[in-house]
Amino acid sequence: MPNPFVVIDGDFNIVAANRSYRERYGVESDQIVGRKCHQVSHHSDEPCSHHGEHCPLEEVFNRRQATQVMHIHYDGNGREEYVQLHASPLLDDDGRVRYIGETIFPVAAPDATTDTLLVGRSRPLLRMTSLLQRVAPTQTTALLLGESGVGKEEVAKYIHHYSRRANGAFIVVDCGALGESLIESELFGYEKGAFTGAAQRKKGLFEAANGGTLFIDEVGELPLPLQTKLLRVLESGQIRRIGGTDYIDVDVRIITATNRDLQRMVAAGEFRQDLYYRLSAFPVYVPTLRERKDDIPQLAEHFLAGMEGADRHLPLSAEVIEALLDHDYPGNVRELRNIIERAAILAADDMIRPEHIVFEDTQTPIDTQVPSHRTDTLLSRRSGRLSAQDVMSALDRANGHRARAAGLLGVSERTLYRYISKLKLDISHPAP
Ligand SMILES: Nc1ncnc2c1ncn2[C@@H]1O[C@H](COP(=O)(O)OP(=O)(O)OP(=O)(O)O)[C@@H](O)[C@H]1O
Repeated sequence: MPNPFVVIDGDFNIVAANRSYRERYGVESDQIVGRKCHQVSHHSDEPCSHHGEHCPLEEVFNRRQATQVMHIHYDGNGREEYVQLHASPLLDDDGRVRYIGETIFPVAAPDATTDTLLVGRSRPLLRMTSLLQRVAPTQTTALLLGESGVGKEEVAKYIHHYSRRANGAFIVVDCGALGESLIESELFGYEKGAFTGAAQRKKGLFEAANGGTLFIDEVGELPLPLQTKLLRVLESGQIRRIGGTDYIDVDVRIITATNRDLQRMVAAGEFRQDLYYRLSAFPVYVPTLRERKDDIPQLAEHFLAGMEGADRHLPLSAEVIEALLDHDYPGNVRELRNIIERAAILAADDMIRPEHIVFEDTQTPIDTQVPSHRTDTLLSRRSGRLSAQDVMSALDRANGHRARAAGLLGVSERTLYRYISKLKLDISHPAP
């Protein structure tokens, strides 16, 4: 059975639809022919572009070129579905665009997991999702570019989820959080006795990710000798454990991410050019939250929904949403999540009001009615950026237990490691 296909004229009128379309959407031709595509698919009286969406019809008519875009349509039962649209020009005898032909590829409905991976439906987010849908089923190495906190790891998980490796492992390694020797032993593993302290043979993350995906975050921090080793793995599909002699086959898809300008690093001799070309086969720019402010309400409610007392806080009032929209979020989605957590704590048993929305630049003094230790730390957290003092005092309170310290700071253990490394902290506490 072919994919659903519709023909649309330059005034958004549906001219024809194939049988697959009619069957899938449960309509007869006379119910849709002559109606506007935006009415049928979006239940809207205006073209999609009036709502900031990418309109394939306008693009094909203006540029005479085929295009692909991800949209959310209504299916025959009035339910929303994600579709990938391939639109191409249908020309008349004089070579002018007369109609567009639109093939519809329904994308597996985002289940609870994927839906929470990439919350939002702004135009920049849908444009990126459209790229992700194309790259996910391939073996291509994707390079995710974007500021800290935009959600690069979520994007990597999304690619994994929609790939043929979805049932395999998704493993993350953060080069920004580990020193050179640790990254090497983490990635490649080691044989017993390879170095002092290597009391047991240990498999590395390449082996752990066999059959799955390895997400290498902050790849720009990878030291040059390890860049060489990574390139070798990419070229040969084999690794060798530290201290080992045998080569081991690994079948791993690599996704990398960085918030640094790798091209500039290549020019400065800090990043291998050959590795750069290899990794950047499919670059994906992950938009900042400022570029997709339309997603703020949905994201805010998504974060609240996962918290205790969600019923009390949802839905957010218009005033709170307005307050949230009135900020630029240099720390991106991570910062928004922190602000929401903080607001929920400040609101305590009440509903969230605008005064509970506290941004970095307008930090109000800590409300003394909120005695929790955790609140205290959350309030001192600067929109996702912790000071050396914050980290040290949390470690101190947690008696050096890093997972517990991370909990006190409201960050993941991995993020805590990143801070320890970035702030060059001397942690003399014994590791638990
Ligand atoms: N579209 C999204 N939907 C839901 N949650 C998101 C989305 N984008 C980001 N987040 C959340 O924001 C936080 C930061 O995301 P993530 O760690 O993926 O960012 P990052 O770009 O990898 O940051 P860094 O470069 O600092 O590693 C996480 O809690 C993540 O779950």
